[in-house]
Amino acid sequence: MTSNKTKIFIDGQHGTTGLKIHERLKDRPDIELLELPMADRKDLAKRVEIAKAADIAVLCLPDAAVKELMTALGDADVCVIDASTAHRVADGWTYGFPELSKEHRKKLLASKRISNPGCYPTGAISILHPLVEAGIVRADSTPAVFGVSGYTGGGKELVEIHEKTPNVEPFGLYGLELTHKHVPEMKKYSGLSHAPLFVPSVGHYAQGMLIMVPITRDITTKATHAADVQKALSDHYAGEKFVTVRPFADRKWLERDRFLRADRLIDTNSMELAVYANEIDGNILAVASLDNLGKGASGAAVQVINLKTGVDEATGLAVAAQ
Ligand SMILES: NC(=O)C1=CN([C@@H]2O[C@H](COP(=O)(O)OP(=O)(O)OC[C@H]3O[C@@H](n4cnc5c(N)ncnc54)[C@H](OP(=O)(O)O)[C@@H]3O)[C@@H](O)[C@H]2O)C=CC1
Ligand SMILES: CC(=O)N[C@@H](CCC(=O)OP(=O)(O)O)C(=O)O
Repeated sequence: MTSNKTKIFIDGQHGTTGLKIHERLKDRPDIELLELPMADRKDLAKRVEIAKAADIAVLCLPDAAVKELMTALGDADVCVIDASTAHRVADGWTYGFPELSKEHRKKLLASKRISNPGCYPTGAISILHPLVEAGIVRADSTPAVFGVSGYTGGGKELVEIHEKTPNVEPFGLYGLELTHKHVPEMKKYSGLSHAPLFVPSVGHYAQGMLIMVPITRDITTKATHAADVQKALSDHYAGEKFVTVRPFADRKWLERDRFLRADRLIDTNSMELAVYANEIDGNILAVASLDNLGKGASGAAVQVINLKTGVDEATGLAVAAQ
């Protein structure tokens, strides 16, 4: 008797992103995980063979290892979800952010080559794409994007440094060449004609991130109020389960009524957008909160797996069973 479970192979299953995807899928009755023995985890021929036997292969590997595998896989019929940066702006690949638009969700359903978004771009694009589309942010402007991530964002190497180095930096800016590998996807899927200025940072905590986009007068098309920004975002994400927009000026979830915690949504696939403003000066700030390992990586991959396999995107349950 052949199984009607979806066969999934997670390449890089023991890494930071792969482990979390494994955790989310291992007890699912609708999924059969195909696994290689630990000793074979870097054997290209065996990885290709098992990927071809799968319905979906999720690649949680460094870019170079992804490119090598894809060269060997060629146009094999398996659906590939690539968590690396290798194909995010590549032709023939669909960006794995279903909330981009209704048409985009349909495109994802039809695609067998899907690139999982980067963690910072998930936040930046979620803010900029609807605002450019609504004609609030000018497509030819240069928005600034600032982000802070927990150290798991840097994979096993950065985890090891943060957990073993005495006097490791409590907080540090990086990407100061202003050429971070996430800039091309931020530009493309935000609908900008110019690269945004992006400065990431890492804090000495494990998981969770905040992405900040100032909506200043120099990037908007006309005089803009915070309520316009909040409405454009709310309209765009109406009905979405994973992206929610806080009511404007709602402070009730701020820690001690002041602090927006970076780790509030960890171990979830949720992302929250919030708009803050000083209406007298006309300055507006949009902020996205998410888990770098949730909606920023593993959760996003599982959401796409759910979309592709026809189960509920949020629960993984058969749609009729809810
Ligand atoms: N961490 C995060 O927040 C996010 C990560 N990503 C992306 O996901 C991908 C994985 O990242 P992450 O999980 O953080 O990285 P890790 O370094 O934690 O894990 C990478 C995994 O890939 C394995 N690996 C490396 N080279 C090969 C190879 N040639 N063949 C098979 N396996 C190999 C490693 O095995 P071993 O350890 O045994 O060498 C390890 O298990 C990267 O492309 C990263 O950019 C995307 C979004 C967010
Ligand atoms: C804190 C940290 O180092 N973060 C990673 C980004 C994590 C991520 O989104 O992964 P991708 O590499 O797949 O894009 C970085 O800035 O390179």
